Amino acid sequence: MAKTATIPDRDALKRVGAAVRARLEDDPKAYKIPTEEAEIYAIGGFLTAPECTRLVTMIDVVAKPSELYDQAYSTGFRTSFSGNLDPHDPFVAGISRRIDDFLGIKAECGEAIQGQRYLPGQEFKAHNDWFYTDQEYWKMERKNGGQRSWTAMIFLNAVEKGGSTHFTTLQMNIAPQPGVLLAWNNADPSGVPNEKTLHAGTPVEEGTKYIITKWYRTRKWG
Ligand SMILES: O=C(O)CCC(=O)C(=O)O
Ligand SMILES: [Fe+2]
Repeated sequence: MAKTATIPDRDALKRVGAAVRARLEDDPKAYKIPTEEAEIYAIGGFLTAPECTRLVTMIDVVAKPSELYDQAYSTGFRTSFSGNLDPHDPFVAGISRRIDDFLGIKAECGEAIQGQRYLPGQEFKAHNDWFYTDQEYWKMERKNGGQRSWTAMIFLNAVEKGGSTHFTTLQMNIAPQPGVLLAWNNADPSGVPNEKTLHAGTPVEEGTKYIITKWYRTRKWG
């Protein structure tokens, strides 16, 4: 894309980036992963052990082969099982609100929480969570709330071997630890989608990995 091309939702990405940054910098529990290339924060003990266990059970109920915007399950790019948790379930709604509150993003911008399960050999290859606005799917996503701003992801269990979240360009690996929330800005401070947020769910080697993810849009989702 030419440098002069308009970047969809850039002002909003810049604004929400700054607001969330200020909030997290002010939160003594939020730990900023040391890199200048992206804004990634971790917070331990975001969910309790019983909350994690309850979510794991819920994921087992909804999990189906994961879908992607532009690739079928059969391509092997994302081989986990996943499904959206019922936003009307009071327990799920409570967790969702806590994530909104932690980031300080309007609830209406948040997508439904997605649960994901990876068995041995399953993975989510390196990708960006932000949308490629030159792709066909963008026509729909543009009206569905627009570009993704922040991602919040929570590990629900420890994995015997493998299954870390790997920021491939930044060469940072985060091993699953139950209750730990990871949040990152998918854009840079100027509001441009950040290529350096490229990340993968590396293959689980032993055990099962469960996570929940909540992606935020710049505008009202849906
Ligand atoms: O499984 C992981 O560690 C990464 C998941 C992920 O990239 C996502 O949910 O967008
Ligand atoms: Fe992702």
